[in-house]
Order: sequence, then C-alpha cells, then structure tokens
Amino acid sequence: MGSIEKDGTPTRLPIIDFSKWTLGNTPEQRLDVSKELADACHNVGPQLLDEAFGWSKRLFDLKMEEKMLAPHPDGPTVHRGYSLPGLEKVSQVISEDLEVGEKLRAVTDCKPNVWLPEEVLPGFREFMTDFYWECSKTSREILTAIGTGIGLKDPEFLLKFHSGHNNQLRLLHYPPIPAAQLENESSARMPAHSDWGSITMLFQDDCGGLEVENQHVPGEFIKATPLKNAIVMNVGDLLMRWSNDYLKSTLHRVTLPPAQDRYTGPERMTRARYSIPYFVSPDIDARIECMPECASESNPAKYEPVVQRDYRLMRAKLQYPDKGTQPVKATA
Ligand SMILES: O=C(O)CCC(=O)C(=O)O
Ligand SMILES: [Fe+2]
Repeated sequence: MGSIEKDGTPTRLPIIDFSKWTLGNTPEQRLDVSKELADACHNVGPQLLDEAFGWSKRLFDLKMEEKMLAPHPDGPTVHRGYSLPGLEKVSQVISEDLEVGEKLRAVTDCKPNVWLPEEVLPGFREFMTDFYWECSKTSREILTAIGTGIGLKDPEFLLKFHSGHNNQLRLLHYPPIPAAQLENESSARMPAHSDWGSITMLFQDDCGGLEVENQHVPGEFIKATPLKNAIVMNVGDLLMRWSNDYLKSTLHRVTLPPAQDRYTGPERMTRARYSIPYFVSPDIDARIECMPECASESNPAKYEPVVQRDYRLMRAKLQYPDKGTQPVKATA
C-alpha cells in the first residue's frame, strides 16, 4: 500500500498506509497492530501482485475456445466462470451503457467454482486459491482497522460476519478499444456503480482510467491514478448500511486512460487494461443491521436490516438481467 498523501483537498484520493495505522491505548498495542498490518500488506506484497497479474494475462491470452471451457453459467444468481465482453451490465440503474471487457471470477468457496481444466493453464488454480486467502487475511486487518477507526466497542465486530468464504476474486481484462468509442460514450470500460459487499480491495495495472466519485460533489469523478502496489479500497453498500452512511459506498467507473501515451495509431487505440478486484463480503446468512455506535436519537438507523443473500440476489439480478427480471433501483 502507498504512503499517506493527504493534501486536504477533496480532489485527490487519500492514500492510506495501513502499515502505519496505529491502534490501541498503549504504544506497545499500537506497535503490535502496526506489525500485523505491515505483515498483512506484505502478504499481498509486490511479488505476489506481479504474479497475479502475470497469471491474469496468461489466462486472457488463451484462445477463446480455451477460455470458454470455464463458461459463465446462465442465470442471475451465479457469479462464476468466464464472461465475454458485453455479457454483464454493471449499473446502478439499468442504462444503455455497454461494458467493454472480459472477466473471470476465479475463486470462492460457497458455490462450486467454474475452473478451467488444469491442463489448459497448469498452476493457475493453485496460485489463485492461495492469492484469494492471502487477500482474505489482509481484508481482516483492514476490517479491524475500520472497526477501530469508527469507534466500535469491539474493533473486531465485523470479523464475526466475514469468514472469507463468501468473498470473490475477479480478474478483469479490458481489451484495447478505439478512444472514440469511449469518448462518445457509446460504451464505457465499466460504468459507474458501487460494489455490493463490505469493502473491495482493488489492484490495477498502470494503464489508468479508474475514477471515483467525489463525495462532496456528486457527479464529479476523481482519477484514481495507478500507484504501483497500492490497493484502492472501495467501501461497499453493506458496510454503508452497517455504518448508517458514516462510510459511504463509493461510486466508481472505468473510463479512458488519462495519459496520451496510452494511445496508439490513427484510431488512437487505448492500451489493454488489467485489474483484479477482491470483493470482501459478509457470509451469506449475515444480517446487516446498523451498528449501535453509528446511530443516535438525532441520527436514527436509515436502513432496514438485510440478509446478505437477499441483498446480493437483488443486485445480481441487475447485473445479469434475464427475461422477466424487472430492473429495480439498486441502492436503498
Ligand atoms: O477495473 C476496475 O478497476 C474496476 C472494477 C470494478 O469496479 C468492479 O469489478 O466492480
Ligand atoms: Fe466495482
């Protein structure tokens, strides 16, 4: 993770160095936690990340027929396998945006995953499974740090709902596309949306294009400029509900790479982009209800309690619209 960079203006995203996070009442306690966080950051360290991006590239470089050996299953609730560009619509409300990218949801435990036959990409499954659990460890440190930061009596409260088995690791590849197609907004690399879970740890390559909405100015997006080995952390809808809007789920999108050297040829083809979001989600039976520390008489709970399974189903229906599914507004 990067260094602390807070210049006081809302036009830059804060980059928080969790290895320097301090917690606890005594210097010793603070040191212990700092070490844990440093260890966690080290786990998803530079080498592991480079490897993960290497595997992702090898995966998407496979022939289409090979990738289709792990097809995305039909239906709105299943979140597995390989998706061709355009299969999914990501949106807060259904719009005409067409997402341009291909993706593979690599690992999760709750439902059987869809893996490529081992011989197609030997070692991929083992690496991604390890990577998944390393990310899970880091996410637990982050959830504890958040619990402390928002002043929960039990800083580990959120851990009880996050066994790690309901997280999702997704590999994304945005193929090159003529800049004009994104400029005239006939398609977006990924339209603005919020994530559904608790937090998302997002790793991106150096292409650029990720933007996050400025919470102070709705509609204005701030560039999340790639920073080597940094994790972009998004707050998801369920953490927003738990915290009664104290932590807002961040709208984010992927658009044109900002730097002109990211374009080639007369068509100004954009560079391909790879990213790896790790969605940290509560367990399926978890009931998400405003944490008592986040409500008061003057600030009562804004959301009804919701069970993760139901919330996810509602969001998944939007993402994989099938016949007979009416679009509904995605956020409360
Ligand atoms: O590719 C990215 O950087 C963003 C991905 C994302 O927001 C998502 O998959 O939910
Ligand atoms: Fe997202």
